[in-house]
This record gives sequence, structure tokens and C-alpha cells, in this order.
Amino acid sequence: MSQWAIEAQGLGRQFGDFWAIRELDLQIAPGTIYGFLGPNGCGKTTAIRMLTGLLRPSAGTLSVLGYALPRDAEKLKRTIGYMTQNFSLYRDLTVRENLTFMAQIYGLSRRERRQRIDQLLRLFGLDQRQAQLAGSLSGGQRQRLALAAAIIHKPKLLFLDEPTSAVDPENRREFWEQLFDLCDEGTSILVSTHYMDEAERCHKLAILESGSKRADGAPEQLMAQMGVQVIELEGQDLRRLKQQLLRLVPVRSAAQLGARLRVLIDSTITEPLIWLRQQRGLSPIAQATLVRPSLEDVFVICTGEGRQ
Ligand SMILES: Nc1ncnc2c1ncn2[C@@H]1O[C@H](COP(=O)(O)OP(=O)(O)OP(=O)(O)O)[C@@H](O)[C@H]1O
Repeated sequence: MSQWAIEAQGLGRQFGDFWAIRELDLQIAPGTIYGFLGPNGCGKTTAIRMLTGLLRPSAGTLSVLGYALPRDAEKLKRTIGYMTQNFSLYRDLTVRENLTFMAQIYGLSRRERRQRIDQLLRLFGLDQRQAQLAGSLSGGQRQRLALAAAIIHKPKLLFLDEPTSAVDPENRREFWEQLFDLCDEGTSILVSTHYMDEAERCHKLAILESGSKRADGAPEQLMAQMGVQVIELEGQDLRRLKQQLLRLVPVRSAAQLGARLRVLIDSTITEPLIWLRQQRGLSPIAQATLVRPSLEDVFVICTGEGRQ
């Protein structure tokens, strides 16, 4: 059996003439949280649907938990959990009824069902709400219910497609605490997101754009290897300064953040602060500071979005 929870080579999916995912290679270690980071439409859901065995790949080879896909898709389905992008539970059933229904689908006995549901209701703070209709829950409660439903059968591998797009930062933080608990208990997790802070929490991630993987690795590793240095500038006329900087070849990106300009300068410039002072004809710069790179910087560099 493969040492990887997920291993893909040259994975692709075509819809008509359009490749939604192309040439995707993945090696995801068991017991880790792996992220797909990318903008809307980059192919995250398509990739996840292939990895869950729900969508047949048009190209490549794929093994998930040792099952060859698409051949063993039916066997795989019992060992994974999948929380889809949209709330997919029954709004007109209560919290407990939804969980009971899911437990029945996975064939839990009556006794197992009761124990597991009681345990999950407590774990996700829903025990006081078990008789409430799912449709009347808040966004955060709904998301916790969806996660409880996705893990009712204790899957070894959990897929979460943009799980926190409808919840506030506090609920998002709590949700991630629960993911780390699950991971600690041995569950492998693949999560898609377009939030940088969420991607930074993953052990490893792949940056996707237009159906292709642009980079992958641990967040710190991606930040260390991106080949640029980051400077923040303060000055009077930041809009003009930005345009002037973007005309300089080593400047890979310049973006305004409030009263600062965040500038990514190619690492071939070893002393970016000195280099900046040497440039003629720039609007006055009041202050320039070298700062730590962020995952957003990596994203900008990988996707070439900075020079617009
Ligand atoms: N069944 C389909 N038929 C035709 N095109 C499709 C189909 N499913 C997905 N696509 C296209 O493939 C591309 C990737 O879509 P996908 O849903 O995988 O992206 P995503 O990264 O999950 O985006 P979002 O975050 O908006 O859900 C999009 O251009 C989409 O229109």
C-alpha cells in the first residue's frame, strides 16, 4: 500500500474542450491537514470530487487510502467524509434527525448511533439544540452540524470544501481547533479555501490557479523560497509611487495596504533598501522597512497577479 493518504500523478479533468484541472501531482501524508488554496473557479471542487471518487478523471492515476480510483470508488466512499461547499443537510429535519439519518446511511447500529450522536452533539456544542430544525440554526451552528455529519462514521480521511466561507472569524477559529483535534486523533484532512489565514494553518498546501498547481509545500517553506524580499513603504503619494515602482523590472508586485505600500522585490537585488534609495525620479518615501513575507505574497508571486 502507498505510504501516502492521497497520491495523484498527472490528474486531469476535462469538461468539453476545457480542462478544469490539469497535470495535478499530489503526495499527501496521512495524519496531516493539507490545503488547496486558490481563487473561485480555479478547480478546487473539481479536484476534490475526483479525490472522493465522485468524478471520473479524464487523465492521470490516483490512489486514495490505498484504493485505486476510479476502480475502487465504492469501497473508498465508506472510509471518507465529505463536507461539501453548500449546506447539504435537511433544513426541515432537526439537528438530531439529520445526524440519525446520516448514521443510518453508514450502517451504524441503534446503540452505536445513539452513543456517537450524543458524543458529537456534546463535542460540537449542539446538545441544547438537538430538537431545533437545521434550517433555523446560525451559520456557525450549521457548519458544526455539517462537520458532525461528515465524521459520524469516523472516517480516516476528511474532505472539506471551503468549510468556513459563511462563518465569522471567531467561529472559523473554533472550527480549526476542532480540525486539529481530529487530526490529532489520526484523521487526514484535505481542506479547500480562498482565505490566506486559513491556508497558513495547514501543514502543507497546494496553490492552484486556472486548473494548475503553481506551488506546493509547507507555508513557511513556500514563504522562504518564493524568491522575493518584502518591503513596506510609507509616503505621501502612494498611488503614484506604486505606478513608478511597477515600472522597475525587479519589482514583482506593489499593493497598497491602508497607509502603506507593500512591495515585493526580486531576490537578485540583495540589498533592496539600498537599491530603492538609488532609484531616481520616485515620489518621496518617508519610511521603508524590510518585513516578513506572508502567504499572500507567495500567492501573488505564484499567480503573477502583482504586476497589474
Ligand atoms: N460539470 C461541469 N461542466 C462544465 N464546467 C465545469 C463543471 N464543473 C466545473 N466546471 C468548471 O470548471 C472550473 C473549475 O470549477 P470548480 O468548481 O472546480 O472551481 P472552484 O475552485 O471550486 O471554485 P469555487 O471556489 O467558486 O467553488 C470552472 O470554470 C467551472 O465552471
